[in-house]
Amino acid sequence: MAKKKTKTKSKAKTTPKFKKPSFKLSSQQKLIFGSLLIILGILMFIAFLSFFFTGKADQSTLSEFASREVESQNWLNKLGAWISDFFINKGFGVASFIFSGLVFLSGIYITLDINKARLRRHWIWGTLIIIWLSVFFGFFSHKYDTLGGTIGFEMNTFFQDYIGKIGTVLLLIFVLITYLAIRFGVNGDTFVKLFKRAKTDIKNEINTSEDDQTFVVDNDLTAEAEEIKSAFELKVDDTKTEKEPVSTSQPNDNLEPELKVDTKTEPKKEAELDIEIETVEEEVSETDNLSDKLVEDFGQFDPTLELSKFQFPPLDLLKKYDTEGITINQEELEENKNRIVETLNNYKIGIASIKATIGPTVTLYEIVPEAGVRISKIKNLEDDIALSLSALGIRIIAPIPGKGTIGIEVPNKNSTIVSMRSVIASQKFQKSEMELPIAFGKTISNETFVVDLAKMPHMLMAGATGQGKSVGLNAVLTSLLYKKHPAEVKFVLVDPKKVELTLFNKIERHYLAKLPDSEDAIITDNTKVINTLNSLCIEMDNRYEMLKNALCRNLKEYNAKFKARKLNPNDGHQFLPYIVLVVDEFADLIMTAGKEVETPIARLAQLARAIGIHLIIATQRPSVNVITGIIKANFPARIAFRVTSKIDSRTILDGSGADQLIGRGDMLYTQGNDITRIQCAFVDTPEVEKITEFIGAQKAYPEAYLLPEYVGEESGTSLDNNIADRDKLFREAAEIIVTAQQGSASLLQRKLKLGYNRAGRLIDQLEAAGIVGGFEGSKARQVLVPDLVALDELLANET
Ligand SMILES: Nc1ncnc2c1ncn2[C@@H]1O[C@H](COP(=O)(O)OP(=O)(O)OP(=O)(O)O)[C@@H](O)[C@H]1O
Repeated sequence: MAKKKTKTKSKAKTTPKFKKPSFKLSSQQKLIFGSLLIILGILMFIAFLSFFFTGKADQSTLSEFASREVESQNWLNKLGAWISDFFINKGFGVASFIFSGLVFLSGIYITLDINKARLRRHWIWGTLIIIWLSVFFGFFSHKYDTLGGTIGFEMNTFFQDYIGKIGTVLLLIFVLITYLAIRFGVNGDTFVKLFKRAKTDIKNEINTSEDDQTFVVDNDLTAEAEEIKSAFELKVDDTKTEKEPVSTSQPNDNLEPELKVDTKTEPKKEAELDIEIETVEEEVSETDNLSDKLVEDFGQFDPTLELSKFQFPPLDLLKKYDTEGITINQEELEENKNRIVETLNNYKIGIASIKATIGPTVTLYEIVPEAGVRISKIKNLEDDIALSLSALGIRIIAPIPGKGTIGIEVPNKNSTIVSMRSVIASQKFQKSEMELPIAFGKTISNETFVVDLAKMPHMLMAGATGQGKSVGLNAVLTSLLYKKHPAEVKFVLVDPKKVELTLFNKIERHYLAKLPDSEDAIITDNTKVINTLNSLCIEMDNRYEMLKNALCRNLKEYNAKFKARKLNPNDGHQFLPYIVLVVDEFADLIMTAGKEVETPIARLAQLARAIGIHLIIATQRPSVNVITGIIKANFPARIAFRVTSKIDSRTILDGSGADQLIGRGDMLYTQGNDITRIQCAFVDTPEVEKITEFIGAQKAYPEAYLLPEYVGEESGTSLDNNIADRDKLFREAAEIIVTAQQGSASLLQRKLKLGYNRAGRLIDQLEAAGIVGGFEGSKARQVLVPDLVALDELLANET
């Protein structure tokens, strides 16, 4: 118990020392501060090194630090002499070199902005090693010696006064064991094994060799632990050779500390029982241990590392608009209020109170009717109220959900533009922790409206021509470009109109995904759309397979596991970016390709949410033959810009309202029950151009993100062994199958990122070539070629 208490106390003492300062440094400040530390580390090292040559001569000059006449021999003159005297003589002796290393390392970490947690660990362990080494060396020094420094010497005399020399040695050994146990996971067993083996090795060596030989000890420790261990052994050897020549009695001397360590295992066991942490560790699986070690050594996997210098576009690329910001026109408000009250009074509807909320394009008048007034009566008067207010786009919400009031939305005479800049700059967007945050615009109460595409999980967008669909799509893409690194999200863009999304060509190698053999990443040809959609289905199946193997339920969990290095890339695991499929002009696609497009879209919409594929589909014509029941059922998030008829509004929103919008980005958003009126943020083509240019000018991946290959069903091949007709991946496939000794199409699908059809054809061709056996039902086919050499021979003989 007492032990525990002291332990917790010492922890409490150490933690505040290494607490991070709360202020944040800018990248320039990091560079300046980091390089200062690097230089300081180097200077300390030079001064310390010089101390061993010039330290004695400089002793006399130390007291005259301020005098300019007195010169020091130290390579860094007086400052060097003073620092090295302070650290080595008065401080920790030779162990002070570690200080210079730690300062240097801190500089590197700060300059390159690397994981600070590791740096903290280096400092904690480094300081402990320094103290241990100074006490260790202090043990051998008889005066204030440079080996252990004053601190090392004083601590030694302190210990020796109370527990004697033997006690001090045992204490040092105990601290060393504790260090090895905590830092490298060494346990009692390892020590017993280690010394037993060492013992037998020594015995063997004594028997076989006549000469002095240092003993080599095998063990299961990690390389780092081995280094430390061997350093320890060398010291034992050094002392041994100093004292007397090696004889048969020598190893026996060495065995003494071993025996001491053996007996020491008893108190150690007690400690284990006290804490019981060891038992918990044993329950953790091997991969967890390995991944923890990997994370400790290398930090979490960072998907952004390949483009670590990537810079997000600055806000300045987006334009400020003059007509931004709401101006309240008191007269207009009064006028509208009076008219509403008057009109309703004409129909004998009394009003208890009225309140106005001013938005960027519309003002919401919230009315509390007098008791006994039926809501349907007000709703029926919609057109009459609109007429008397002589304004377009009046929408009556009766009642406003959750409020018990009736809302009348009246367009402002002077609508204001909601700039993309203002929504991107908003705290709500900047601080959002969403997976795929989209800043759509501002609500009627002038709040920035941010939603998570990953939660939607798919979105349908409709609106008559010229009402703001393309601007809406650009707003979605811009939001993601401002928030997501190229490693985290990829776009598949389908643009039958050929002009709307072409600007995004510039970021092909950063953000776009495409089919392996296609030239352009942006798909404008309807037949290619079918291939791409099917390819996305294959990607979806592959991802599900990977998630299944990793025992994860969704992409977020999978990626978190991968980042924690719990999934082995050699097993086909990789960091999976989100994929956002954007289809502009869906009606056109459905008209030309019909079922061929509808089926994969419906499949993706039904299943792709968990594996991070999200669809955004926009259409001018929201008629029922375009937005079919099956598609509608799987697109819970809908956006309606102004449409021309109530029927269209019903198709998209399952209710009227979209026909009463005023256009120019005025839109309704629903993700289930509630409908929210939003003024879509405006982002103009030149702004998008600037953003894509900014990103496009930066270092990119070698090519766009490749989707799995899809070959249409109809292009099947015969089973004959015609070499000329073979798939171009035939050889690669053969090598994979022979190396894995497993004749399965799904293996090829995974390794070569192929569709099922092509993988199946490859298997057929491999069968025809005699590389795999015949079809065996659910079992994988037999592989008839034992190794790659035999495969080379077989293929060479064919030609
Ligand atoms: N959020 C907005 N704020 C202000 N004006 C807008 C907004 N959205 C669109 N507009 C105006 O409406 C015009 C047409 O918008 P957009 O090109 O997005 O329409 P569209 O629905 O895509 O048309 P089409 O289907 O013919 O391509 C824009 O040029 C712009 O002037």
